[in-house]
Amino acid sequence: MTLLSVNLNAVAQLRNRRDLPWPSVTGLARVVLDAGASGITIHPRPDERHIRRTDVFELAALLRDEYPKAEFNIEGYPSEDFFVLVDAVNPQQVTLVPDDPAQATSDHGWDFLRDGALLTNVIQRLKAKGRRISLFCDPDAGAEGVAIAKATGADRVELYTGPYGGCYADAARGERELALLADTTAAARAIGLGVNAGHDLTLANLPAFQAAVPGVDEVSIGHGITADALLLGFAEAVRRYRSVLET
Ligand SMILES: CC(=O)[C@@H](O)[C@H](O)COP(=O)(O)O
Ligand SMILES: NCC(=O)COP(=O)(O)O
Repeated sequence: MTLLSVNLNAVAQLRNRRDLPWPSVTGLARVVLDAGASGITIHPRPDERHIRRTDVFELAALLRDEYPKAEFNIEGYPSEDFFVLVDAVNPQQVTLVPDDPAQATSDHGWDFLRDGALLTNVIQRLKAKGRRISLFCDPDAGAEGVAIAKATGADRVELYTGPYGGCYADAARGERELALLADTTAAARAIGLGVNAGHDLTLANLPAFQAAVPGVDEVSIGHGITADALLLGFAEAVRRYRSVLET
């Protein structure tokens, strides 16, 4: 079964339109966890355009005190500020993403050949407290890419599904993206790496992904599920995503 971690960046971005505390990031974390999500993902960015430092601490306290079985997944570039934040709240999973601070959203995985040594150092430091480390990974990383990812000490890769998500109007290209994702997943699993996936997954494209890419441990979904929640409410949206992931 593939677990669902709900990314709350979009909720925080909506809240930040005003200097007011709603929609509440922790309030909606409760709603999605009560509806069966297995965890919460955030990707705090240095400009705090959505998730703020204060959100990170409030979510950490909520999960620790009220949902001790839920997974807290923090994504980001391994800067000194990121290390300090991660050390302060100690999430169960850290997903390292090669974004520069000005980037609008994540749009590529790590260049494992170039960044292997950097990642090895960073992962040694981050794993000290027993956290799971996942590395954002291009869909075409293949056996060569995931072998380097494994050698860095990472526990999992997170497949970047943005190119697949962008194929909503081009079924043939979507099939090609799914084949790449399936090959890289199989290569990762063959060497004992876990596999997560995320970016631009939606209720519409998740069933084909789930059918074509077996062996994914967890998906993190934010933008699409928030869009669906505007129509359905977050609890119903979580239930519908979960029912796809449980097939
Ligand atoms: C790594 C990944 O794919 C997501 O975390 C994505 O980066 C979300 O970030 P934004 O919400 O800032 O677009
Ligand atoms: N890691 C991907 C993620 O957390 C959510 O990405 P998106 O669904 O907001 O594109």
